[in-house]
Amino acid sequence: MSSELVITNLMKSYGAGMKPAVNNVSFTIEAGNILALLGPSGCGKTTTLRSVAGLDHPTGGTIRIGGRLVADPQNGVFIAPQHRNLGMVFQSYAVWPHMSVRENVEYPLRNKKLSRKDIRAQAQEALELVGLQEYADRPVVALSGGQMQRVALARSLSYKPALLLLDEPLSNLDAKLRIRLRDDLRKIVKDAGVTALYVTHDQAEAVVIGDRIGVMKDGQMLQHDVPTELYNNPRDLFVANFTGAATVLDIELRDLENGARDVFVDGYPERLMTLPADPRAPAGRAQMAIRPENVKMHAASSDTQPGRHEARVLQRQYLGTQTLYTLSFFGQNMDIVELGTVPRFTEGENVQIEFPLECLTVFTKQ
Ligand SMILES: Nc1ncnc2c1ncn2[C@@H]1O[C@H](COP(=O)(O)OP(=O)(O)OP(=O)(O)O)[C@@H](O)[C@H]1O
Repeated sequence: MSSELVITNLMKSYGAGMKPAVNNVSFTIEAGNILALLGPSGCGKTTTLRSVAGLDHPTGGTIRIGGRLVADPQNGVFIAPQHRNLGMVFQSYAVWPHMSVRENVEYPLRNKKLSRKDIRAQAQEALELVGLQEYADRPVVALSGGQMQRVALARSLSYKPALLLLDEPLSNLDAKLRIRLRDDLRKIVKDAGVTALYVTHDQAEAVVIGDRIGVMKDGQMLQHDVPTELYNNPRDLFVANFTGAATVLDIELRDLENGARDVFVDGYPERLMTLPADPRAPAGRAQMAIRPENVKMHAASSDTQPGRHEARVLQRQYLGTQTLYTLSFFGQNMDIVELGTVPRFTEGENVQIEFPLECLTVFTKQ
């Protein structure tokens, strides 16, 4: 039975005078959903996961799994990890090397009050879920790293936990396998219908695996949203940069009478565009984030159409199916990516660029 996870105002300090590793974090994972916790090293992802697991004692806030309070330090509540009904998969291949694949998966079931037949059946079901039924009787050490992680996953799912916790489970695998396994992993977790918390510092992994993504920095949750919202409407520059490539331009916003704002890019004499009113971006110094795929490039022309601006190609990187350009736009560098197998522009060439309004995100200067 999968369960909802509700975390409210979670705090974890490792000592007096130290910055809290987790600072007032709240989020909910609805039953059967996957939340990817994403952030750079040291931002508090693992501490959050370990607090849910019961491996760390939080110093404040509450954690509820399926409605049951498992941690509430203010009121002295702390349920031990083995009584939280959790599945866990970590970076290291936590398999027992002297056992077969099936024995590994059956192992946690032996502590439950189940008949031999039921243990077999539940282990078999978990092995089928991860696609390892044909490997059941092999020694686990004869498997590849990716297969071992499947065994670890099958073992965690075999007893149908309320919640599955995964801490960078793919990071010991080589890049190609990691990409293949992240799709499989999402499918397996969704097929199992289990609620999952997935910790990663890899943006692509978070997008592929998470129904929602929580971006953390310095112990805090900056934004918690579905992947498309995070990518298209990041709440601040850190989120914009961490969820994908972005060019950041320094700009000035000038008020117009109707509440709209004119945008001036530093070093560019003309008005770049007019933006509709947006309470997140008051007049004054600001920054604008632009995704590289959202800028349109056109050949240089003597008559500049409205909305097009002069720029120069500094660098071109041809990647087969797409080309990455770095442009100079009035002294500020800008990255643009164009799909297509034949690059349209060369280094040193003058071009015109166009910014679709709906693809811009503006932030007050930080
Ligand atoms: N046992 C500990 N004692 C003291 N400080 C700790 C301990 N564990 C973690 N920290 C600190 O807490 C902060 C958060 O660490 P945490 O491991 O949760 O980050 P993370 O985002 O998971 O990073 P990584 O991806 O590197 O594992 C860091 O500043 C870390 O140094």
